[in-house]
Amino acid sequence: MSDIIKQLSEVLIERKTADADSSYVASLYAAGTDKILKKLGEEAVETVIAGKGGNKDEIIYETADLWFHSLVLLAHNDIDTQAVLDELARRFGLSGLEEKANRSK
Ligand SMILES: N=c1c2ncn([C@@H]3O[C@H](COP(=O)(O)OP(=O)(O)OP(=O)(O)O)[C@@H](O)[C@H]3O)c2ncn1[C@@H]1O[C@H](COP(=O)(O)O)[C@@H](O)[C@H]1O
Repeated sequence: MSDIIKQLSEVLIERKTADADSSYVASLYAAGTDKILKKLGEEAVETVIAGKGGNKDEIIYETADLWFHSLVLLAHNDIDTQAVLDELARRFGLSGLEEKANRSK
């Protein structure tokens, strides 16, 4: 796992016991699943808009927001980030069309 993803994932777990007044992440956990999903949706839309605009810096910035909020969703559900990396590794080298055909749903 990249160092920053690993370090950030560790901080996100630590924030589970943090005070919502002193931590953005803790405030998201306290607000609950719907708030986290709302932020994730917003960041997805902002990434789409950046992608349409074609400004590389904006695409990077919005993608970082999107990835960050995806990591928050994983942590909120007690899912180890490594599990997603393992899933990508499992798919690596498998054609997208083949992978889709193998999906059970
Ligand atoms: N990487 C991030 C990160 N990326 C984005 N954000 C926050 O995500 C939010 C993005 O949402 P918006 O742009 O809509 O900003 P907003 O208007 O403040 O959000 P709302 O009030 O609408 O919910 C901003 O508040 C950003 O500061 C992040 N907040 C935290 N981190 C990492 O998480 C760690 C823990 O953060 P705390 O829990 O705040 O200490 C930090 O040290 C960072 O490493």
